[in-house]
Amino acid sequence: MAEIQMALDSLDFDATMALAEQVAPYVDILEIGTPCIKYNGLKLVKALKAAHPDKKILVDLKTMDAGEYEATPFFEAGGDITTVLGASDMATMKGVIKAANANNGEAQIDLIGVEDKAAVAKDAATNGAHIIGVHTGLDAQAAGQTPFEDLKTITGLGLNVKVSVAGGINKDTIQSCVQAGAAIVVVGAAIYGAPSPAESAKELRALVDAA
Ligand SMILES: O=C([C@H](O)CO)[C@H](O)[C@H](O)COP(=O)(O)O
Repeated sequence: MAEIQMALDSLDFDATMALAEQVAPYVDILEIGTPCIKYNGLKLVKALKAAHPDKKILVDLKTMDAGEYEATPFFEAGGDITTVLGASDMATMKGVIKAANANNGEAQIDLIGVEDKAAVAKDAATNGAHIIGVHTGLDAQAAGQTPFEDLKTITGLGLNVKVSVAGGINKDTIQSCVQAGAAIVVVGAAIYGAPSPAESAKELRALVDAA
């Protein structure tokens, strides 16, 4: 069964906690988005985990250097998954993988901006990555890009890792992502931009479970 990850991309601490409360019944992973974690820091990781001990917390650090050093406090604060850029040095990715393993967590390699995504995905999997993230970022989405072809390429490699997909996923595209082999589907704007985030999350849950 595929997991749903809700991307919390507000900067506001209280709004983030309130949105998490609304969508938690319908999602598996609460993601603290990159702008949000930079703005709010470890305090938000601790608060979110305390409020939702039954959910995985993904901290979208998008680490680029000093992998183990940067990721460790976020795992210790209650994060279950942190992200590291596939554009970083393999030593950086290995550092985050080491921090994850030391804390019973998972390291996600984010392929955002990577030219040869298949090569990085294979290398990262060989080095113990837990999740490969196919990701069309918000700025690339604004330029008309989508993650769907890249998702097929990465799941088609048959690597022994979970594949996550992010980038403008909504009710019209979520089932095809699951059918293409995504173990985790990430949704941000389609939930937090909906008139009722809870209703949107509930609808997406039903679609994923039926896919
Ligand atoms: O990871 C994200 C982005 O880089 C900002 O942190 C988003 O959370 C991710 O793209 C999911 O959001 P949507 O694309 O709005 O679904």
